[in-house]
Amino acid sequence: MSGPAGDGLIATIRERRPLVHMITNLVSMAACAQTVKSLGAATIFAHAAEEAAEIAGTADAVVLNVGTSVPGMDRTAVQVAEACAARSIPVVLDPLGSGASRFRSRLARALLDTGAVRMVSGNVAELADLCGVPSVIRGADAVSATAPADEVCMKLAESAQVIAAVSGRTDYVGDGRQLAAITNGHPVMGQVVGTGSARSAVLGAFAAVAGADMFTATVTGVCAYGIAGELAAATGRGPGYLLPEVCNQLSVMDDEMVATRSRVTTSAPRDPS
Ligand SMILES: Nc1ncnc2c1ncn2[C@@H]1O[C@H](COP(=O)(O)OP(=O)(O)OP(=O)(O)O)[C@@H](O)[C@H]1O
Ligand SMILES: Cc1ncsc1CCO
Repeated sequence: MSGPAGDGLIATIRERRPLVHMITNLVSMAACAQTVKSLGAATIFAHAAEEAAEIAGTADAVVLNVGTSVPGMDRTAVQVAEACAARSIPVVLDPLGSGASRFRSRLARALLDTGAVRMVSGNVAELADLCGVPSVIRGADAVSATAPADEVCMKLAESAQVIAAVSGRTDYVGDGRQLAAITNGHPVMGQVVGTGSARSAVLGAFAAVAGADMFTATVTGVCAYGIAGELAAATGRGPGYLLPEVCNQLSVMDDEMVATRSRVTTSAPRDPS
């Protein structure tokens, strides 16, 4: 790993303008679209069974967010994931509210079982639910998990063979061998609906240009988003203004800014034996 932004991923996003197809929740669709576009990627939403897999097949990455599944959307999401698995298109899963209902937990697990998911992005309770760690979630907000967030991160990464990205006061990114702890971000982000979903959307753009190193791309994406949140919060205008200002910050962010402002500690890879 050459470190956040050392590999020029933001410049690559601007150059290639990758297409990120999203099936996301009805609450934060516009925020997801605008954050991705502000960063420099292109996006399309397609939820209908008649077209979703076809559109996914034209994308450079797909984000599947289970936040407000409506009838039929669960089957469509699984079909999309299967299409992505067949074409090696990276899928980012946001298991929003996993653990809040049996339906959500089952759907998130079914999506993992397709083998298409390369990255899982969500809060500690959601990711704990996916790897069998007892957790409490209230609506979409994490209340607690019976293991610390860094352990949950590594456990899900190992058990599901994905890059796990846990959000919170400290964000963690793990691949089962290496773990990065990232302290960028601002507490006001936790008070704004949709900041987790928009983060997963942004991570979709990074997944699209990650190539073989999905771990580094995820770390860079989490840092970039946290930095945008910090700079947005520094305007002091309050939670209602935050996401539009995050978009403004992402639109002027470059790799050098991320390299300078990232606060990330990476632990040495574990011995695979
Ligand atoms: N106390 C905090 N300090 C710094 N950053 C924070 C804090 N709380 C949340 N964040 C940041 O806010 C973003 C969203 O994280 P959060 O854990 O609130 O997501 P979530 O619960 O999945 O969100 P949602 O379901 O509302 O979309 C992340 O980038 C995270 O780093
Ligand atoms: C509050 C809420 N409920 C389902 S999705 C959503 C938005 C979280 O991003």
